Amino acid sequence: MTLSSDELIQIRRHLHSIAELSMQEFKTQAYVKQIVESFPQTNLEIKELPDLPTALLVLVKGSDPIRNIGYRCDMDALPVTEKNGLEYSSKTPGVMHACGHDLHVTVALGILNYFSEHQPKDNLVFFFQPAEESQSGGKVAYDLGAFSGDFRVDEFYGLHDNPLLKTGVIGCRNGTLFAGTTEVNIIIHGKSGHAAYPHLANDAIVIAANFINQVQTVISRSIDPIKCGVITFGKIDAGVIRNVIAGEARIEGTIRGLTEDMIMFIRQRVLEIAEGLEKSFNCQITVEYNQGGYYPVENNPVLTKRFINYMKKNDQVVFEETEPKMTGEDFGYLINKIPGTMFWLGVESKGALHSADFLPNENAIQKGVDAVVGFFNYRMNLEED
Ligand SMILES: CC(=O)N[C@@H](CCC[C@H](N)C(=O)O)C(=O)O
Repeated sequence: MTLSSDELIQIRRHLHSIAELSMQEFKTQAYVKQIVESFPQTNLEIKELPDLPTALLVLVKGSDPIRNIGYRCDMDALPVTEKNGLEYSSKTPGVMHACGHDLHVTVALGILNYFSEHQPKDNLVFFFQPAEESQSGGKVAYDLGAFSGDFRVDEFYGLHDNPLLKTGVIGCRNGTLFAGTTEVNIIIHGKSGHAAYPHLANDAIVIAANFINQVQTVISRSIDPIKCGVITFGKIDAGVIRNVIAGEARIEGTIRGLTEDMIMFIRQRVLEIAEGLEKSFNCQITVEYNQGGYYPVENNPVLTKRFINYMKKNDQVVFEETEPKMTGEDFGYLINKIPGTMFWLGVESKGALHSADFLPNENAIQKGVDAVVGFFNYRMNLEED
């Protein structure tokens, strides 16, 4: 049975209410699987990954396949406490779909539903991915050999919702769409002590404050202003009580650049600043980097040109050429291994991505489904490769 727009919205709302963190998407995966199992099964095959239990792959067998086309959506939520006050707001304390992955999953289910009822010419491989926000579930799946045998993928597509684009607008560009990122943890080892005897301690909070201030000069004073870089520290932990000097501070952040060279340069400057502070404050600072799979999202020139041309010519789609953004995505890893195209779907939310009041316009769901179904039908029936 074809899912109506209203049914898709109900699915998105349920997914929204059961938001789960990276690698914990058990309820989400089970719900997605249950919906897929309600579709006609004639041409469907489901695959699970024992070593990545919250992932789900679904193959739709084509009638006369010459290629396998992949479609990926991510399923995890963020440690953000929702402030939308909706009937279907997240029921998981402190966890919210603040990046719209509930909507991504719903669009993927809408596309899959269509092709379960209208057999495609090529094979389609749907990848419901855990852990995009951290721990790079896409890389983990790829490294586990998820995309092999019948589930091989020759070209990969995936979308991200965009609160700054009007509802349903498709945005894309050839080349770099998103930045590459490296997660960074800084651990400052000072010496704790009595608040009244600072000279006998080594205050990790004061060192952390200096570190954070000095790092701001990397972007403002060390990189060519025409080029882009970001360093954001989103979390800091230090101290136990007001009158005990903190002996340790931990700062967690993310470093971003549109090229690997830029990221390596920023990483080096952060290390140098840490070394300088070790000397000036007579302390030890550990700097940990984890690149994971967050490569820059580099859209494949041939596939992306075809995708953009189709979207521009389609009267039902409003298309916008977009600028590169400093968002990260482990889809960058997948399309580094397999050619692919990532694009935006406009959802026109007042609240920004990763905010407690992020609230996408649900009318984008059907528009996203229709745009991708149309593109896949066009792509599969092209004579050229
Ligand atoms: C689309 C989006 O918001 N993605 C995340 C990816 C995070 C990558 C990694 N964990 C990091 O923090 O660098 C983003 O924050 O851009």
